[in-house]
Amino acid sequence: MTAASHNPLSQRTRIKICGLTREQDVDAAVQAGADAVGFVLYPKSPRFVDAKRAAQLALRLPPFVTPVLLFVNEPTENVIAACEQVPAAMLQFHGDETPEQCRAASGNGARPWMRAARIPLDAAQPFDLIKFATLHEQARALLLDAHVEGYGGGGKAFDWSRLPPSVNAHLVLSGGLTPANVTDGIVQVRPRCRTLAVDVSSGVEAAKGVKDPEKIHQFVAAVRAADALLARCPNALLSTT
Ligand SMILES: O=C(O)c1ccccc1NCC(=O)[C@H](O)[C@H](O)COP(=O)(O)O
Repeated sequence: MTAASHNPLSQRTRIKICGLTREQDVDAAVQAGADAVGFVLYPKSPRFVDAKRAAQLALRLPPFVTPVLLFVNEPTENVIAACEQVPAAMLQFHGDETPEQCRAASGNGARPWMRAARIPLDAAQPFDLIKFATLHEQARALLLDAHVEGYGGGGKAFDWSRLPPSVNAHLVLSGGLTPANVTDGIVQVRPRCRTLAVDVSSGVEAAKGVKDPEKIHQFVAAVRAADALLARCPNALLSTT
């Protein structure tokens, strides 16, 4: 399927809530309607959980809510060992991993994985998303995040208008999303890709690693409002592209 053949209006935007460390936050994300929850297995992150803790938290997920294990430059053997503890997980590689390293760590495709593309906040810095997508063509999805210190979870948004008019990939828009800006992000980015999901961490937190259930519900409501807007007003797609 090419990017031109899909109908962006008919989609439901999927939602990933990332950086969960507590049972009550997993429950709040599920109750709000999240499609996926992310566990950060990067020890330098303030949202770090180890594989055993991620497995405990993932047990609270109902069917059809996907656990995502997030790594930054983690040795392949550690990724494989973590996957044994969370068998249903999707993988997210958020460091400087090469496509070959991602493929090996995913068990040569035995497990779905997505690749984070960290896009410079400085518009003067070139970033070729099409080239990046081609390099990582075996990724299930590309997660577009702002290039921040510490690799991710920075609460900063990149300039969405910098994205190419069409990317033949499943995209996950991330980086600085909040209940206040996610509608605009969906309207701007959805026409440019095959399918779109949104991913949020800081924007639904009371503190790093501590989610605010009210902000989670507000975020999900804003995504649903964007979906309803695009279903009613196709021109909303045209006015920003
Ligand atoms: O969340 C972290 O602490 C983190 C640390 C290192 C690498 C990636 C990390 N998070 C990855 C995510 O998928 C976040 O949801 C994404 O960066 C967006 O975060 P935010 O801008 O805080 O919403």
